[in-house]
Amino acid sequence: MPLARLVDAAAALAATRSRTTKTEVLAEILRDLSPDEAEAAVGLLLGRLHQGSIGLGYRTVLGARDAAAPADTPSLTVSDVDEVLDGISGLGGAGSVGARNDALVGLFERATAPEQEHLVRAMTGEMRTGALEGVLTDGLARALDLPLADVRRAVMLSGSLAGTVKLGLTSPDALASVGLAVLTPVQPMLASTAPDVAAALAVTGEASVEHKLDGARIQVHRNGSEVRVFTRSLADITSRVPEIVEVALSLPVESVILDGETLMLDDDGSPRAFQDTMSRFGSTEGANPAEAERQRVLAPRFFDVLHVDGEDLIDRPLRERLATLERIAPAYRIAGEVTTDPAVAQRISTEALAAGHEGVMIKAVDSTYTAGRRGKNWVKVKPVHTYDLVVLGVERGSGRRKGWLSNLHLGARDPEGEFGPAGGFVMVGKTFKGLTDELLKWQTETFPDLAVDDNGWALTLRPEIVVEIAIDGVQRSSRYPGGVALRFARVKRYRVGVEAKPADEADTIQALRSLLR
Ligand SMILES: Nc1ncnc2c1ncn2[C@@H]1O[C@H](COP(=O)(O)OP(=O)(O)OP(=O)(O)O)[C@@H](O)[C@H]1O
Repeated sequence: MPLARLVDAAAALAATRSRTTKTEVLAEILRDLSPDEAEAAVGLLLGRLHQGSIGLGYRTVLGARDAAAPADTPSLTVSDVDEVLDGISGLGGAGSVGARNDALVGLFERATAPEQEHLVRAMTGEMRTGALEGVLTDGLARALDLPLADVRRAVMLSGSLAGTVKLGLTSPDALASVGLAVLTPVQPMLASTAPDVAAALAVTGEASVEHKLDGARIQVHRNGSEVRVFTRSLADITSRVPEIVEVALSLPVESVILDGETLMLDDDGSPRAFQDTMSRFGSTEGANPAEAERQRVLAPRFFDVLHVDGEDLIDRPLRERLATLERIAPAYRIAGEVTTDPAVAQRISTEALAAGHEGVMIKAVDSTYTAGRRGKNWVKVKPVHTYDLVVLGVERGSGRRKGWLSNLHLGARDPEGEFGPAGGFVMVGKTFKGLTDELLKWQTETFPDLAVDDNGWALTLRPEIVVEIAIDGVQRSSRYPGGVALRFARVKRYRVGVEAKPADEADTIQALRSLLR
């Protein structure tokens, strides 16, 4: 497929807000796509190259673009681009910087001006097309004339949109029958939020009220003697967590997929600070942890089971899945009770907080496991308001923080473009509270690579890094464009590494504004 086709489609997508029109634009593209080009084309459309991160900084890409005169007429195909990107991602070692640059300049010289622009945005991850994934799923269903539910399910169960497009274009029948595959991760089911347990129960009806542990999400797969452990973003961390592998192997099953949380426990069984879990969980592969580190054991705790001994359970009600969990892993279950009574739920919440947990999860007992969806069947209730916001900029510190990048400019997502461009971010406040020396150091090392502007006092950053912020509330503001400002914002943790969250899943300006009421 000509690259120009894709670039035109991207322009058509940007020019409309109508979901129906977007779906049709994408369906048309997909109808003409060959399976071989599917993964590359989806990567270029979504701005998420299928080669993964190929180590191209913003400056390198812009520099190469500026060194290349644009072509007058389009000639590049999607496969041409893919080949060059494959080549670049394969480069390493001495001299690779020059070779990489030459390859980039060569590519840009073959591209027209609009194509260059598109490539820059795709390579630097500057395309804010999170919302596009859903539309692309719709478009695929339209192109293949399959029920949308089948396509959605295939995406969730295979954990890959690009892979699903390829499979669908190769064989629509195969797509319709995608099931769970043990050892292949599925997108995790997600929760919505309620202000208190009564409001949550009003949404779910009879519910399993469970402690919400503040660790890291894990998905554990076992097939016979083979075990794999995945993070929330489906990264494979098996080699770093031998104690979780051991637990999986000890269960009385042949094959299983478990969903849960891992945290580090103190000797008395109480959970340690989240930062501790992360430092152990996130330690680099192959590194030899210090003696003290090694003694801290990661404790897996499970709240769901998706498959056991050849049988998929995701379409069974939670009630049944919990019974299965109780049968196969009673010692590793997260505490909870089934109830309709807000008083009971409140008691469990109080117990959870007393035990050092974050709050409760309230889950409809009759619900199925809807992979990848943030729905009403799982509702979280946390007494401390935390929001996942995007770092839009950072100020140079002064006084004690001189030399560090310190005060953060925080933005909420504006999916519909109520206060600016659709899919953009609206600034809602600043904070340097909660930043440890370690985090200041990390910010100072990391942020310059994301900078798109620097006025000497503050850097403007590409809106990519998500940070979890605790607040006491919000107030009306005439200073910030969304009309709302955070009160007493402090940093809780960065959503990077194993707990990574993409910017297009950050909390919205609408969610913050709803707190004004
Ligand atoms: N009993 C439990 N059931 C489900 N999830 C739990 C439970 N205990 C802890 N969790 C964690 O809570 C998360 C559910 O909240 P949500 O789906 O909103 O994820 P999130 O966006 O990562 O939110 P958060 O930052 O609040 O954990 C899960 O991803 C999981 O890591």
